[in-house]
Amino acid sequence: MSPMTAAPRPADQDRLAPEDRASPLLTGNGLTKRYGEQHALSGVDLAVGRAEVVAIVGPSGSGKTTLLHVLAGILPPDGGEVLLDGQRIDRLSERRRSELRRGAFGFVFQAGMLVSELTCLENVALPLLLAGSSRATAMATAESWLDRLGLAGLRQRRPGEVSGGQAQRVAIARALAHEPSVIFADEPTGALDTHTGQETISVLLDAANSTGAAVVIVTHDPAVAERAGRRVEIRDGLVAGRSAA
Ligand SMILES: Nc1ncnc2c1ncn2[C@@H]1O[C@H](COP(=O)(O)OP(=O)(O)OP(=O)(O)O)[C@@H](O)[C@H]1O
Repeated sequence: MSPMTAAPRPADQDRLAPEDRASPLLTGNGLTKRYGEQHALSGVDLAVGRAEVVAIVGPSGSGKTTLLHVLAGILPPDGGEVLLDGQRIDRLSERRRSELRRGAFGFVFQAGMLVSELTCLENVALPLLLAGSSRATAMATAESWLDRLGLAGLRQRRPGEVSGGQAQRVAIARALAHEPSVIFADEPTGALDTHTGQETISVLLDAANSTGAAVVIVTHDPAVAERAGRRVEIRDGLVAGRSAA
């Protein structure tokens, strides 16, 4: 990994492709967030280009997950703004933010967070059904994503009947099936051994690349951060460094 630059740049604009400098896909400007007296974000600027892969790194408690949740519309910021394709999304109603999360965003979490009562196939189909697809379309799309990720044999198994690495692949299929423009991944390899973690990141990045989705990954693992096109280091709720691959 190239060393983090000590002096933060005002924004990421200079790292983005020319077409993204004018309008990045996802932008956070001056983001602040407090939990009571605890300042989790103290003024973060971050821009993510189309199909870009950005890793958010930094010590435990520095604000990485909070930043991910604010960018993804899970948490509203206290200050600053979040724009998707130039449109403010931080001031939307909870209902509109929820619709946005189902349509434009996909999520991969550390422990998969699959619904244990549903089969792997139904887990992948679920976001499509929630986004309004017919059952037949949702099941067919889910089947094709499971096949694509080498999971055809697991369609009828429940999450408790597959390995951790397989469960993360199912979670990746679920995150991508509705072809979102941004995938948010929070410690996607945190529960996996090193080898399975690297395989899982490859599956995630290849799948995102095939649909043109941007990926924002929070990770403690330098080997995972290394796979991103750009790394942003968060310390004490502020951007402490940025580095390109
Ligand atoms: N729901 C909450 N209520 C109160 N404080 C919180 C809450 N969530 C996070 N915090 C605090 O906000 C700060 C940032 O937390 P956050 O989870 O964003 O950090 P992180 O960098 O993702 O940490 P980790 O790497 O350990 O997951 C921490 O001091 C944390 O204790």
